[in-house]
Amino acid sequence: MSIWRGQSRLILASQSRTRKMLLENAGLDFEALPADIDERAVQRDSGLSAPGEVASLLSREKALFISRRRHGHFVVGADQTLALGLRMFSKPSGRAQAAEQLHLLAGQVHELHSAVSVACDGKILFADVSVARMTMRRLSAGEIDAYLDAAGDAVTTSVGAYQLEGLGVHLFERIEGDHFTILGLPLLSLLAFLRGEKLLAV
Ligand SMILES: Nc1nc2c(ncn2[C@@H]2O[C@H](COP(=O)(O)OP(=O)(O)OP(=O)(O)O)[C@@H](O)[C@H]2O)c(=O)[nH]1
Repeated sequence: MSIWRGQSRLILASQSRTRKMLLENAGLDFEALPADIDERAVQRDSGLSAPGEVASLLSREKALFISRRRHGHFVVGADQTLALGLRMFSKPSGRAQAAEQLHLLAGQVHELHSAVSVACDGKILFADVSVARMTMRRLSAGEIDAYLDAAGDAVTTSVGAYQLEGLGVHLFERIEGDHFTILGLPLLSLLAFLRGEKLLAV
């Protein structure tokens, strides 16, 4: 039984398995359509550099891209950036880059900025950005190698080279922020908006 009460299906403008899992687990019936935008070019053209502003911009552009092509549907876009001081990280391309990123993040506090937007017919109806502060343990090269051996290719699917709800939990000594923000989707504020639009049964 779906919780969704919209006249047309919700669309998630994302190829993220995690974001799909979060909406599925919330009982939403939706269609996932990746937004084919050049994220780096969009960011460069915007001139934005603050991690929360970049995540918000990209979440809006993904939602708008699909909403202009699927009229009459509510479209959810999301994006997550990782900031260590002024430096922003992207999803590692492979093990070597994951090891390099983890070496830089170890023993430091980094921020995850997760943004979500909802668009319909080319207009943004809702947007939110949420931040989590992640204190990573000091890690030796051997500990990073052991983690990467155990975690495998999954490390390339997350901006921080970790899945907190999985083996990534071993990397941290302190976490401040919302669980869903860490996983990449400010779910509670998204559901509050959809509920306010009478689109949810609960
Ligand atoms: N399962 C899990 N996924 C995480 C975690 N932290 C970050 N992620 C995922 O890392 C990815 C961040 O990259 P993004 O560029 O925002 O999104 P993407 O995966 O490219 O997918 P799009 O929405 O299509 O852009 C998202 O899929 C997040 O869900 C975590 O702790 N656990």
